[in-house]
Amino acid sequence: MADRPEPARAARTAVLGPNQYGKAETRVLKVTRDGAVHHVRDLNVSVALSGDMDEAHYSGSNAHVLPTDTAKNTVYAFAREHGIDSPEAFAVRLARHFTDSREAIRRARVRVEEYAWERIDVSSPARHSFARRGRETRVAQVTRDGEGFEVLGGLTDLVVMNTTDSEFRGYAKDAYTTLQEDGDRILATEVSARWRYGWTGAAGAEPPAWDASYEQAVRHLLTAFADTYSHSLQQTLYAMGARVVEHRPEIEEIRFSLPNKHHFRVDLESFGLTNDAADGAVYFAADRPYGLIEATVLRPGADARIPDDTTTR
Ligand SMILES: O=c1[nH]c(=O)c2[nH]c(=O)[nH]c2[nH]1
Repeated sequence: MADRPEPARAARTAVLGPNQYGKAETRVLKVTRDGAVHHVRDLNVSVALSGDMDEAHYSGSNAHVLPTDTAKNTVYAFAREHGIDSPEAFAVRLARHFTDSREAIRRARVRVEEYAWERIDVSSPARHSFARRGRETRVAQVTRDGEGFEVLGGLTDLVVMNTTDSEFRGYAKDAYTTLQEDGDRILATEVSARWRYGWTGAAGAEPPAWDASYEQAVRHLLTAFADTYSHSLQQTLYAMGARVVEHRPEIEEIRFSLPNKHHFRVDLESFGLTNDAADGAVYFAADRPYGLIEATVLRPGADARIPDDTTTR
């Protein structure tokens, strides 16, 4: 092997900044058999490690570099050895393993997407046949560093619509404003949300029941979307977040990124047709551009820690 030159630190003209590495998008399907009845969990797992990796970049020393291939293998081995109880529990287990197993790894971030399958219950008996449930993708992100765990739950791609009880009026206007006030419009969005759990892995603190917490958080944000008479998507966003924080004590903050999927009433006057919301209108579903409404809703006293770009499109 050729000698590698060791650049002297003082002579460096460029300095390494923040860095991380790992294996992205390891797809793992775990089947659990309960007699003839099967259960599945289908995940996409991305691991990012950081710590004492300066020499890997400066001199090419791989002494501290646990291969990304090993990260992938660990995902598969852990799924087999420990099963997958929930995306959050699986990510906590992996993050703990990477940071505990090697001193050079000081921080591990594990991101998980879960694709949901539901039983095909027309088959009889419904034991091992599943159809992919298309509604939303569940996401989890666990970061472990010297201070403990940070667990984010959430979802993407949850498309929802209210066909009335939504208006947008009384907004600021200037020389460029052409938008007409609308007292009965469609409100549609594709919810992307991340929520942060209060649990940090402190000794003696029981982790939340992750699956139940996820289901209830989704139920609350959907209930608020459906039940809120909307003056704007901003107000609806707050109502959704407030309902989650009020009903789920294990959740400290929730951040939303909500594209306003505009639906405009088509002008049918030239054809002698009216097109009023009140008697069932026809809308043009616009693709781009879209309004993008983003905000965090917090439990009073909580810190806003979910980064801006976690949910941003
Ligand atoms: O709910 C809305 N919020 C806005 O800020 C906005 N702006 C706009 O043009 N339409 C809407 N709708």
